[in-house]
Amino acid sequence: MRKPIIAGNWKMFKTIAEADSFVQHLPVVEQEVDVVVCAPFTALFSLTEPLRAKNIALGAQNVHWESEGAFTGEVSPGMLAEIGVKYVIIGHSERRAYFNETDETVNRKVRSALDARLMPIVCVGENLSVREAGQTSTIVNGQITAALSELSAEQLNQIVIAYEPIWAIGTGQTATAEEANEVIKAIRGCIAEQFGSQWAEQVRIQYGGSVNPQNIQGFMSQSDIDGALVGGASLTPDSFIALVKGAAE
Ligand SMILES: O=C(CO)COP(=O)(O)O
Repeated sequence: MRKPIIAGNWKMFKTIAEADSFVQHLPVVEQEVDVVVCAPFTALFSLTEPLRAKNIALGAQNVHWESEGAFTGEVSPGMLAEIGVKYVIIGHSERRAYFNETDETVNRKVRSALDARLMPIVCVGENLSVREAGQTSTIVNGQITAALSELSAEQLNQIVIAYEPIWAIGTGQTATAEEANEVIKAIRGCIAEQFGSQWAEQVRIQYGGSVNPQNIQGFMSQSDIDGALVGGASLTPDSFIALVKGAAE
């Protein structure tokens, strides 16, 4: 039985004051769902204690693969772990599109994050032309194989995967729950080929892309979807609380 996981990806939104106010409006989260807030770097430290009090895990949105060094502007896995970060988004399509993230850097980041005991939320997804060419699973499974390269099967327990079709992000256009489930099933099949089906069955895989309180239950009712990675609808407390409730039902 895989425990549902709802993660908010705030992207480049919220000052420290706005982040603190958001958390004050949240109730204590029940145990049956893992809830994560992935905040901008500047707000992380001040959120550690308030989120802990609400039973919500702290997440970052990026990390470097080296533990230290002359890498101006970067933050290491150990630096995140030190301030109480538990999860880190790696390979989001916005980073792949605008910041030169590649399958290779995703894999390096995943391995370093795991070494620092962070849990990577590894993002994969296809663009519209790939979808229209019927190549979705080929592309997505290629991203998965690269991201998980050189990992041990045991390390899969420390990883969350987020399937986010690029054309569904911030557009209000979602994959249907059935379409998303099909791609996620194929991802699980790909992991099974690499690591064995008993391990693949344990990996939690989220859907992301225009998830909101109205459509969350449709995704959660699918056989292989274990949660959601949510952008826009994670930015207000009411909507975020509704998403968590939707995932628990
Ligand atoms: O990119 C996303 C989460 O990482 C999805 O964003 P939206 O929920 O705003 O479509």
